[in-house]
Amino acid sequence: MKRTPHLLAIQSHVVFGHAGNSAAVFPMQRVGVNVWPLNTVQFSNHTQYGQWAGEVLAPQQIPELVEGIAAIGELGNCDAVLSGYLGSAAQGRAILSGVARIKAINPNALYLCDPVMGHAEKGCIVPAEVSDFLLDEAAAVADFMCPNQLELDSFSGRKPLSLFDCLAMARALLARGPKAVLVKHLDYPGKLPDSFEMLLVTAEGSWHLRRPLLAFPRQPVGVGDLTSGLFLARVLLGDSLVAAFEFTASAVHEVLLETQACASYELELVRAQDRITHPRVKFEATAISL
Ligand SMILES: Nc1ncnc2c1ncn2[C@@H]1O[C@H](COP(=O)(O)OP(=O)(O)O)[C@@H](O)[C@H]1O
Ligand SMILES: Cc1ncc(COP(=O)(O)O)c(C=O)c1O
Ligand SMILES: [Mg+2]
Repeated sequence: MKRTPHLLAIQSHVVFGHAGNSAAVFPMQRVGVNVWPLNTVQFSNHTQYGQWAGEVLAPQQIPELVEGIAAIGELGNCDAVLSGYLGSAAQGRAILSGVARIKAINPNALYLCDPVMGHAEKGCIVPAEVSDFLLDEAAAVADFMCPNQLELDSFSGRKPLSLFDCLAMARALLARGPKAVLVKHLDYPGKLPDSFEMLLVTAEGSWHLRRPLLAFPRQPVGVGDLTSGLFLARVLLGDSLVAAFEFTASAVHEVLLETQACASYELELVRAQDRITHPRVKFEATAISL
């Protein structure tokens, strides 16, 4: 029987609704991965509501929890680490030390970093020290980086002029060390207004994917977290990077269709669960080059 992969997911938890681990854990489990959720913050709700209660996890808790798993002899079973929203740069450094600890026991373990930097227009703010940490330290260690366009702009220090410019920017990020860069959400001059586009860049090539842009009265939150989680889960389950990319786009689209049909602000993950595992519409990526 094929072994079920294990994934340590280090990101935020919200009590109500879906962001961070609260968006990614259930879908990753539903597609067949054992998830070890380690919550960097526990907030009442995601920050786009403009108010929330709760606390950031003390950074030293991260290595302590990782050591606790090592102490029961299970750390070597960890196949991958995923990190998302960070409460502080110190938390980020604690995650990198956890990644180093896991890779020392299991050199095949993968690290996916979703460099959550926030959207000024969405009101999601992360401290400047977190952005600096992601640029200067995390990119050098991560196997996969999954920025959205704003995060890619921040890595590059500029906005793109075209799709090919986005590709050049993603390639520059790839050159900092990751095996793959997944741009979860492209935005560039000339992009078709009714399309939602993504990019996958690896050492082997680059692929572009287009799916319909759905209309929402308020943009749903947690889509990026769902995207990076499903991508890593499918890679662990044995998909090629391109197959994982296509599956992820299709499954996330199904969740957004269900969310739109329910006129819900929060992602309808429970209602969409069967559509996540078996997306009805399959989007195909197209190879592109500079
Ligand atoms: N097909 C779609 N139609 C409309 N909006 C979408 C679609 N897919 C994603 N979005 C929205 O686009 C925004 C950007 O998503 P993205 O950059 O991938 O992640 P993040 O959630 O990290 O911001 C999000 O607000 C998300 O809700
Ligand atoms: C607590 C928390 N975690 C994570 C996120 C990231 O969500 P997204 O996937 O939309 O980038 C947000 C966004 O507001 C948040 O408030
Ligand atoms: Mg995000």
